[in-house]
Amino acid sequence: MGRELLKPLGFIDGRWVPADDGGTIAVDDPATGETIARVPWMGAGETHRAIDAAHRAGPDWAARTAGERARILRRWHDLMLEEQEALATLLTREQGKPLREARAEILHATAFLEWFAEEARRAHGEVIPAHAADRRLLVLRQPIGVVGAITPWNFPSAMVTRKVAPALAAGCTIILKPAEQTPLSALALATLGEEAGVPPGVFNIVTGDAPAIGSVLTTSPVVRKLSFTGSTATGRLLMRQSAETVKKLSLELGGNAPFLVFDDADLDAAVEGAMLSKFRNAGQTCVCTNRFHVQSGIHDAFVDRFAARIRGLRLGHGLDPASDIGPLIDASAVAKVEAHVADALAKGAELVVGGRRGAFDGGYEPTLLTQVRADMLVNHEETFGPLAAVIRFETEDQAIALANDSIFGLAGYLYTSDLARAWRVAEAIETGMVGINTGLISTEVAPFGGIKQSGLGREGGRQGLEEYQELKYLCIAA
Ligand SMILES: NC(=O)c1ccc[n+]([C@@H]2O[C@H](COP(=O)([O-])OP(=O)(O)OC[C@H]3O[C@@H](n4cnc5c(N)ncnc54)[C@H](O)[C@@H]3O)[C@@H](O)[C@H]2O)c1
Ligand SMILES: O=C[C@H](O)CS(=O)(=O)O
Repeated sequence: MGRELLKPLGFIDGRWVPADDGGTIAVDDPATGETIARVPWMGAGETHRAIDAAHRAGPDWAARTAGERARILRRWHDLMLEEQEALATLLTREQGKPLREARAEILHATAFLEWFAEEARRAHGEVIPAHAADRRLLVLRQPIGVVGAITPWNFPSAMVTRKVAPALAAGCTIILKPAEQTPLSALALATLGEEAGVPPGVFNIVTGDAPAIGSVLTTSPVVRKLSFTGSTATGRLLMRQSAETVKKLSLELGGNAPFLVFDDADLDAAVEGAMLSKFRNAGQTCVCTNRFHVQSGIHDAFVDRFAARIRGLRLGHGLDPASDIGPLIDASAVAKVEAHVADALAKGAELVVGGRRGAFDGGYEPTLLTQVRADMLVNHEETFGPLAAVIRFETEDQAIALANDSIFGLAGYLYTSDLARAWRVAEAIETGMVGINTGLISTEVAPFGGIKQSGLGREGGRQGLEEYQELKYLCIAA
């Protein structure tokens, strides 16, 4: 059945609606600048109505059995699989990533629906051995209630289901504000969720004025939880705005991943891992390596192999099957990569590959710098682009110190054939996640998240459901 998945409207209380004042904002293809659609420019009024709808829908949704909620999530998963090619194409058009990466993201997004449909039915509480013979102690796990969610543009489908699936599985209702650059994937998900049986008011989408919408979501006492994925700067702001109503927070924020290659590493595996962890989504993922720390003995061989692989990458439109690297999301993203390259070269780095804009708007060639030093911007700021910066090190202790010299702590990677070293370094790195001899770590079955200024809480895994639950302790006089 040819479903219409391109829905240029907000979704509030089960109805597809325009902005109150009819205002709209363009959604553009980042590779061509062509406008794909216009979505509502909504603000405070629409957000209050969405919160009210979620609040009204909450009790009935929470009262459903976990099995009933699971079956709807499972149906939603199946509908996404039916439409995976259309969803992937829409995602590439609005976000720019190569179609094969968009297909992978759609599968990753459906996996969260399947995983939390399963987890919903295992949200067990506890019976505690009592402190007195005439007492019986229980711990219940109950849904938090109304959730506000705000998601980024780099994974416009998976970042949505990574929040919506556990929230609904737990019995919560949710108001989502997707990134203004990439709202269409979220709206398409809502279309399929509606068909899957998600009741009106359980899942709402408000598009448009981020500060206005965010201000209502963070200050409304009805919203008991805020789940945010995006930059650390925005995360700090939302955290401050949420303080007055003491909201439970999930914050998936910025990263600055170190990638350590020791002399005893498998060179081919390290280069493969480096390609995966650096150039996925043109380097626009929070877990992308931001700085490569390579031990002296393997440094030159690693750089030569890495450079050869990077030179083989094709830059182009995401819908072109020959493209390995798509455009960056906008001009400011390109400017940031350029600033990091210029700063590094001015401070003595060496350009090995790339170093210039691509042949089309929004493109930046995959780039490799060596002789990078700790005082360069690329070492302590998140580049969020296809720039690989290599820093040489001598000793294991030096590598750990370099890796931990950051306010961020999301992901880190290390390559070694020494198991004892793998344990030592993995335990010493200050990140929430570590890839050991692999450059690809994201999965729905494990807790994803960071420490330090990379965030609070975890998404995915068993822990991902607990982020949407409150514990209630019952003390019963027996
Ligand atoms: N840790 C993770 O899982 C993860 C995943 C993806 C992206 N990120 C991070 O996100 C950043 C890139 O995404 P981005 O550029 O969209 O981040 P961003 O913070 O600019 O925007 C993220 C979301 O926040 C909204 N937003 C921005 N200002 C707001 C405000 N004042 N009030 C309410 N909402 C507001 C945006 O509209 C968007 O929906 C990078 O730092 C990346 O590391 C982290
Ligand atoms: O940007 C980071 C997201 O979490 C995407 S993924 O989980 O690494 O695919």
